Amino acid sequence: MAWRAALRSKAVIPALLSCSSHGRLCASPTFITQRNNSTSPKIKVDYDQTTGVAVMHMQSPPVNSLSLDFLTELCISLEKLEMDKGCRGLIITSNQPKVFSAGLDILEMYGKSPEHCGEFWKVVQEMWLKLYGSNMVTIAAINGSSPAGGCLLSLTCDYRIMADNPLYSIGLNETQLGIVAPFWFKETMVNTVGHRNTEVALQLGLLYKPAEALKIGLVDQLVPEDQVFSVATQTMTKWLTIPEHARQITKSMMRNPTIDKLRTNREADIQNFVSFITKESIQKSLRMYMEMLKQRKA
Ligand SMILES: CC/C=C\C/C=C\C/C=C\CCC/C=C/C(=O)SCCNC(=O)CCNC(=O)[C@H](O)C(C)(C)COP(=O)(O)OP(=O)(O)OC[C@H]1O[C@@H](n2cnc3c(N)ncnc32)[C@H](O)[C@@H]1OP(=O)(O)O
Repeated sequence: MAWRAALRSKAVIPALLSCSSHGRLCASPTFITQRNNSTSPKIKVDYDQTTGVAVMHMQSPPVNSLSLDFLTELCISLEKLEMDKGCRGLIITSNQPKVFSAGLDILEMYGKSPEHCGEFWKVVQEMWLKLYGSNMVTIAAINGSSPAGGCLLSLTCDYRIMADNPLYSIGLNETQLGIVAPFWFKETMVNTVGHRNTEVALQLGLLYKPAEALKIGLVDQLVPEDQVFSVATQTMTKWLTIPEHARQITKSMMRNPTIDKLRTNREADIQNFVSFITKESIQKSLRMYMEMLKQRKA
């Protein structure tokens, strides 16, 4: 697709990168935003110009796995919203039943060439840089399970509201797949729940039920499932009353040390990922995990 090719072209990527944390000051004309509601196959964005709040509905069946195409689309949508001065808040939620996001699409990392894995990892980084460094107020309305990359997506937001349903779980469970959360996943979690909670959670690959997630601060609020979205909207209204420049500078102060670490090491991080994920032993672990998922279903 043209937009996907555009995103990956060398001419466009630097423009996208340059706007991750200060999008309104350095907006590139590449994606001058359309201000009306837009739809796309994997993500639907509803933008209400009167409130300045956009809602991203993830709608990629069956489980909103974060594929290369999904993440590319997410990055483009974010870029457009970030460049729109009127857009001050973003709520991310899922249109799929029972699942917020199943995390990175395992099929993007299994049986793929090093080039493909590198391209995939670059867009995973891009998604994180854009969301963690967003100038907008970002709220995750977590209306389903949210393992691994799904948890990371939630953690990049400023506030997390989760459905109080014990069937759902959230956490960075990478070690259960035989893989390792990279330093920026780890630091995003440390910045949220502290070093000790992260150390235990990451080593054991823990997936927390909502009540446990609330207890360690992995989510900020639990609400009945049918109220997740309305509470997210109310919370957004409250956050938007804070003077914008003061809130944004504070957010940057809290997050920039972690962001800068990845930004200055992107290429090395990609090389590290590619050499790790393409190892035969790691590929075997991924295959076994996918088989386990299928057996669990049967
Ligand atoms: C020295 C080294 C140092 C550092 C390391 C260097 C680099 C880092 C290296 C690696 C880092 C990688 C980081 C990875 C992050 C990730 O996000 S990995 C993905 C982890 N995700 C999961 O574990 C979730 C797995 N899925 C589930 O648990 C469940 O599907 C669900 C709870 C989300 C939903 O349950 P159900 O509604 O019951 O749905 P099903 O389980 O039946 O699934 C339907 C369908 O979807 C397929 N699927 C599920 N998840 C994924 C996925 N993540 N990717 C791809 N496909 C997925 C599932 O297999 C089913 O398929 P079908 O059987 O219908 O074909």
